[in-house]
Amino acid sequence: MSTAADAPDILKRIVEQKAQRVAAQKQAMPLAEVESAAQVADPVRGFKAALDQRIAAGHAAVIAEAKKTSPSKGLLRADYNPAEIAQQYAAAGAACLSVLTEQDFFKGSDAHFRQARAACNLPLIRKDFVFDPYQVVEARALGADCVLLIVAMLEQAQLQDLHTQAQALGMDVLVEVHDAEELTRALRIEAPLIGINNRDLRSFHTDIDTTLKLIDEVPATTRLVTESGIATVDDVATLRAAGVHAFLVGEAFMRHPDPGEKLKTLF
Ligand SMILES: O=C(O)c1ccccc1NCC(=O)[C@H](O)[C@H](O)COP(=O)(O)O
Repeated sequence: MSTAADAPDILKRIVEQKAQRVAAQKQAMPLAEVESAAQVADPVRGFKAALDQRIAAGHAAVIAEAKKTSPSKGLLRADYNPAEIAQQYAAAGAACLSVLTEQDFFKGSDAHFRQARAACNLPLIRKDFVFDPYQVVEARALGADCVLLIVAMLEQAQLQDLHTQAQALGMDVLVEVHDAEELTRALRIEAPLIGINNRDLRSFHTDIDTTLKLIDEVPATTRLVTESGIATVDDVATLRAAGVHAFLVGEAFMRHPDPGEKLKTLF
């Protein structure tokens, strides 16, 4: 598997490692077996519906992320306990959770995802790097309610096909973009849920202006999520004033002794 030629290096490196893991996983558990597991998986919890509901009630909708480590920041949380974190997020009023499962760069695992989902009733996105239809079925078999598709690492036909496949399995899809060109590609597949990632994956610099600059290009019927680098009450106020009401936050919560308490102070 190779990523789009102009994808940032970090995505190329992650996908290279991931491709080896997916190949091994296919040997260990052939597609037919994963499909059977997906058929008897826990029913889908509506991810986008949970965001929409929270926003319709006049609140910000928070996708609270659990991640132990990130490529840009290294170790974020030594005492990483996904079940405990999920309970804290749920009690603090998160709309949905995001749990990293990527092993090599984020030190995530499928076990983390299972533990978090079993510990609360919220919908969860399986945060991983998806390029193979096998991974979409695998995500549903694991109990995922939503999967992430990163436009920067996918060809257009691949993006379209994976999106259609995930929706056919009943999951929502967060289609992630970083700039106007990627946003155009996300809109071309009529993605109902689009995340604008404020992290430049070449410099790792985050800037909420990335969202502010693109917001006018997003149709009102699309649910827009702003992702990354949201750290202060001012960030939240600025984005809400501009019409953004769904937020994906990881680091600011992970660095706090009680991630739920941090959520309550930010939102
Ligand atoms: O976070 C990174 O270093 C990173 C590097 C390469 C690809 C993706 C990366 N992050 C994934 C995310 O999108 C964030 O975990 C998510 O948006 C939350 O961001 P933050 O609140 O800044 O932790």
